[in-house]
Amino acid sequence: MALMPVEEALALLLSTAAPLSAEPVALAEAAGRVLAAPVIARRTTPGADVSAMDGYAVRAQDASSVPTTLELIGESAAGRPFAGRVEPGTTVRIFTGAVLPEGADAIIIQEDTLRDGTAITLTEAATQGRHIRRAGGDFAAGETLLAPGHRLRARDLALVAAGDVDTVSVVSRPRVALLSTGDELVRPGAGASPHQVIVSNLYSVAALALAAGAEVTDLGILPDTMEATQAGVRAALDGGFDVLVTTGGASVGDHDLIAPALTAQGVALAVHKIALRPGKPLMFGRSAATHTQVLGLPGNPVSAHVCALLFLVPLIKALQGLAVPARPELELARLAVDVKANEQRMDFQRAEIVGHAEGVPLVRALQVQDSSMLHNLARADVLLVRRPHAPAAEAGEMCEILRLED
Ligand SMILES: Nc1nc2c(c(=O)[nH]1)N[C@H]1C(S)=C(S)[C@@H](COP(=O)(O)OP(=O)(O)OC[C@H]3O[C@@H](n4cnc5c(N)ncnc54)[C@H](O)[C@@H]3O)O[C@H]1N2
Ligand code: MOO
Repeated sequence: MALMPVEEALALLLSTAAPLSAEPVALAEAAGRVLAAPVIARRTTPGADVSAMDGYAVRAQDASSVPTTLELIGESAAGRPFAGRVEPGTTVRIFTGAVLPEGADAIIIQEDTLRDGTAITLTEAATQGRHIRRAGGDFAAGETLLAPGHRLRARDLALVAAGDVDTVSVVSRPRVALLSTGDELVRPGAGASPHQVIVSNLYSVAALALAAGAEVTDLGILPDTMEATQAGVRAALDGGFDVLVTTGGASVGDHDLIAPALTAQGVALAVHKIALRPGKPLMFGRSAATHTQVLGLPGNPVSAHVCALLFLVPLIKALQGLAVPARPELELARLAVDVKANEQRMDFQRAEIVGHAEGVPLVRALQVQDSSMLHNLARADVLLVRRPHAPAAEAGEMCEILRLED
């Protein structure tokens, strides 16, 4: 059976992902959130002409040739402007960020002066406008500082605050529920027997979702019965989540119940099985009743991680209104060793960066690519990507990689 190509599946998933509703948040809570509306400056910054240095505010024409001596008539400090005016032959002591007094049009830095009481001797000539930050030089009131769809980074928060904006309108965080399935699964630290398996997926998938901007709820582990699986899915769909992620039970074994349980609960599966290695049994669809997006990840931990990177992370971003490319974001690299021809599935092999050649990383796939093996997922720097039916390639040839998170 022909499997759906990864890029087609991703485009299909993203085509159903409209941004969620907006909500106001205080600036202190806004890091990492995505703007739903533009941020408009409420004030002009700087609010007045100010000094960029500690020194003396002068009239440039009084200080065109040096040395010359001016009379000190006052002080302008940040937050405490000088009330008077710099008349010919006078100067005002000024500090960084302080308002330029009326009459002055240049700053002489204090290193270029000698002081004797109120007699200030300038040893460096003034240039008009020197060391002055003009009002509005950063931005003006009414200016758009940031556009919708922008994810607020640390430096953006300073800009928003400087614009005198204390609350921003952001897209709601996608609420993502995680449902693990499998009789064999137990939590870490719970004393697993050899026949049991630790529910490791949960932690990597949750962390990826969280980093992408989601609010994550762990709905626990379901046993492998149709009744329990359906009840778990139903409760999850009724829970008001935007996205339900299941792990395990996605394949064709007797205990793989997710697809029939989802279908029985009204989730129309748009995709089930894609041309991806690892991650072939990936499925997704949408609940007709609740509109919850449902992503069924394979149980193998590496498959689940790769599917979460390729599908869940873009979905969470798209739900926040971020621009997401409808194909995996691959980078160029070079092969450190020869690779074999690929078959029909797009292959994401755990790989190490072993050096750099002509400005791009030189990558080598790890020996073991079994999708249950987590140690070499943690060890890998990138995933070496092999397109469906890619021919064999030799060391030194260009290749594509997908970055794993730092
Ligand atoms: N006859 C076939 N068998 C399999 C096929 C196939 O096409 N035909 N596909 C294989 C592929 S590819 C994958 S991937 C796996 C995925 O299967 P499931 O999604 O049904 O996963 P499970 O059978 O439930 O579990 C597989 C494996 O992963 C462990 N597991 C499950 N959940 C977790 C978790 N949350 N954390 C850590 N480990 C987990 C589970 O114990 C199993 O060892 O199917 C192949 N089989
Ligand atoms: O492709 Mo499965 O996803 O072999 O692990």
